Amino acid sequence: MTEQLIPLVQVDDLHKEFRQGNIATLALQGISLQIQRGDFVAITGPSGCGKSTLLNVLGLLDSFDSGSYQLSGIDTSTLTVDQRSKIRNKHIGFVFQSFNLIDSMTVFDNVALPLLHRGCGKAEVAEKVEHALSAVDMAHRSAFYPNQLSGGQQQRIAIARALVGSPDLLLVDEPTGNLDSKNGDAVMQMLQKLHQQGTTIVMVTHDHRYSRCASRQIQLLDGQIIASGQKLEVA
Ligand SMILES: Nc1ncnc2c1ncn2[C@@H]1O[C@H](COP(=O)(O)OP(=O)(O)OP(=O)(O)O)[C@@H](O)[C@H]1O
Repeated sequence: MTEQLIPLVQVDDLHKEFRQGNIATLALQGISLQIQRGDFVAITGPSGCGKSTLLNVLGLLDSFDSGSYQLSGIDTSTLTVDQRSKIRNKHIGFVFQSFNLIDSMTVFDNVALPLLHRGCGKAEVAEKVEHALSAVDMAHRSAFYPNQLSGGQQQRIAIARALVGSPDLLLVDEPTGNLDSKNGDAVMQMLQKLHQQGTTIVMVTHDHRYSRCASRQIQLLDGQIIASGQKLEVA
């Protein structure tokens, strides 16, 4: 994934339907978008408009029914389950609203997890974890457990875990949803810093104060993009 001329993400006319018994929900209805390396894109829109579905498709956590999704020039529809999970582990980092840290493991071990799945050696793991924790100003909490940290600190650890493998794409779903405004602001500042350092970020957020921190906003309604641009006026 080093091709600089190919967009990191190229999505064309993507459709996705969920079926629950007789009820069909058209979660994505013809989404087309491009994301370049170094972009910071915020996806906004009302509850149920398809934001998380789109993020899950971009993260290869979920499939789609029609259209195409090329990740760094690779047609994702041709990938096997094994290839998808390898690409996910190596090239995509995830940050969720609920942190998803493992309480019985130290901060260090939580952040190290993606590297262990890759079979990295001990010295490499130690160096990369330290680097990721320093990037989110949490190196001094390496031996702590998640429940000894504030919500904002836990989210920064989750960001370090997402970054530790140097992913090409960082996908962030409502990163401030469980945080008070002070901790939310600190997490957003962290994401902005990572963006300035070159990380490509796609972030779903309800909060328009934070979507304005991104370099581009995409507004969804009923599974469709209704507006896209650098500075959207929000109703
Ligand atoms: N696994 C599923 N089974 C059935 N329907 C689903 C499933 N996941 C999502 N949906 C439906 O698809 C639509 C889009 O859901 P999605 O979670 O993407 O919305 P969202 O914009 O992220 O919402 P929110 O802001 O509330 O998190 C919704 O109508 C939802 O009910």
